[in-house]
Amino acid sequence: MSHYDLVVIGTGSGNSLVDHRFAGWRTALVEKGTFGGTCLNVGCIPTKMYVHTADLAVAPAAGARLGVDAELRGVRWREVRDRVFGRIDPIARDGRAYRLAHEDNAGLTVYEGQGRFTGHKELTISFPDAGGSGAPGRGEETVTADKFVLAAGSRPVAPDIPGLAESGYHTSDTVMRIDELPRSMVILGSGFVAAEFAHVFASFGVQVTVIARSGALLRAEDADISTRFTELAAQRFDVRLRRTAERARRTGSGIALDLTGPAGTETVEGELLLVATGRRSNSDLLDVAATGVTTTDGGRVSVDPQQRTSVPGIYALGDLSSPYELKHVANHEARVVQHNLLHPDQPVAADHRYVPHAVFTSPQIAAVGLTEREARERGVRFVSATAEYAGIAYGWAMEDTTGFAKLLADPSTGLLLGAHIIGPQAATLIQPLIQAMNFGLDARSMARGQLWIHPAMPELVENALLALPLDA
Ligand SMILES: Cc1cc2nc3c(=O)[nH]c(=O)nc-3n(C[C@H](O)[C@H](O)[C@H](O)COP(=O)(O)OP(=O)(O)OC[C@H]3O[C@@H](n4cnc5c(N)ncnc54)[C@H](O)[C@@H]3O)c2cc1C
Ligand SMILES: NC(=O)c1ccc[n+]([C@@H]2O[C@H](COP(=O)([O-])OP(=O)(O)OC[C@H]3O[C@@H](n4cnc5c(N)ncnc54)[C@H](O)[C@@H]3O)[C@@H](O)[C@H]2O)c1
Repeated sequence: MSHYDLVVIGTGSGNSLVDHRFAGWRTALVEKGTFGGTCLNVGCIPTKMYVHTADLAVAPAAGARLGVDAELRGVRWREVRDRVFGRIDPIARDGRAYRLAHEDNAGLTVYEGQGRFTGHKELTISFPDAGGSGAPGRGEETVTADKFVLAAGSRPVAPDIPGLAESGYHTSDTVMRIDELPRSMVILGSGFVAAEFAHVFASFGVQVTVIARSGALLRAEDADISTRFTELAAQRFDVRLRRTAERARRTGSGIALDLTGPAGTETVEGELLLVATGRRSNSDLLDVAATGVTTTDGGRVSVDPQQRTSVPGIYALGDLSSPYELKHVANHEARVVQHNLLHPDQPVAADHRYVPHAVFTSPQIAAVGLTEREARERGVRFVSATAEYAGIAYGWAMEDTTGFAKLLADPSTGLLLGAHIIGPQAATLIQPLIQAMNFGLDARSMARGQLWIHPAMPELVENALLALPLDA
């Protein structure tokens, strides 16, 4: 049985951990799937490559309002798909080759199999069969280590609906590699994945139906943002709110979902069904309990602020342990774990005070800090202000009539408590607000202490800051 100083499980955010500073350590990396993990292969990166393409596909229609008559003549889906993965797949391949063969990794052993804990700090790795060649597979191998980093991520989950498992539905793992665009698509769920893929596929000409359990799409956003997005989405997609999916079945041309809702029962049908109902931590498949690592009720590995699990020497990061399920959070936690492995006497804590996110749908949405509902629930004193894109010169140029920024601040200090933007380039516009929150810059100083380029889009942020009714 091989023994290591450090074993890292997962090559998503975990892949960056072992670098030249670990020279002299006996290290191993365990990966059951494609090198690079979710973000590179089936998450952030391919989705945003599709979103940018989708934005182009809808640009001609948007131009007509401004007096520019352009025409979308078609979307060459297979070319789009092959361009996206023609860029991404080699990165995954090169990442694997680097770890397997480059001299930088002389002290690192790569295990390409699925790990599961079988005892205290003991991991058994199952290797896949030898590809149907008739040759025996490598079977299993057990390793032990002084230190482990658990970076095994999460996976999409589907609700327990009769008939769903047999229906041939897609998830975000599979839908980006389909061969033909369907004529119609039903999306079950109304979170990040649903909002982004609804935009992508509708822009490419697919008739999209979105099924939400609650009364709004993206309901975790500030209520004003969620309400505005739901109104706009209903103009592009067939949006069914307050619906429960009771049964799924294959039909001659696709998949049907039987729903119950405020008006009784109904059936929606699409050539393709995309299930976008969230993800769960892979802690169960990794059987972290077998090494004594504890989990939360939702199955996430429990960690302290220094990313340490309940077992000394075992750290966890990213989707396996994080409620945020965001790549920038996983990357930050990976840097914290790396530091704490290298400097156990001067450990640092992860900073989760102001975790921002963006939904790359149309219009874009970005947020950081408290929603108005959260501020009320916490009983904090706050004031809020809203500024519209329609109130800035660049907004006039774009003829934007629906976008806005909403800020929440402490009226006595002027410190920002939350920022929410829906509209063009929201993910970019929010960054100075994230900066202000992290560095303790108050709204008045931020608005008045610098010049804002005129007539650029950040004037939206300037206007929202100036509109905050702060104490004198
Ligand atoms: C469609 C989609 C779009 C997204 N878009 C964004 C975005 O725009 N911005 C953003 O911030 N976030 C986005 N995310 C979320 C982001 O992708 C994840 O938060 C991030 O990739 C998590 O990284 P991780 O390292 O924790 O896990 P992963 O990247 O999933 O890495 C885990 C790795 O561990 C391997 N593994 C799992 N179990 C085992 C085992 N037992 N043995 C061996 N190996 C194992 C897996 O194969 C995988 O390679 C998106 C997610 C999805 C699904
Ligand atoms: N731009 C980004 O940063 C980005 C993009 C995509 C995904 N992600 C990450 O990936 C994670 C997964 O995304 P997601 O959209 O699958 O999850 P989500 O948690 O954002 O949304 C899940 C949706 O499914 C619904 N749902 C859950 N169970 C259901 C059921 N039984 N029937 C009907 N609806 C049900 C929920 O109400 C919710 O609307 C997110 O947490 C997010 O952090 C991030």
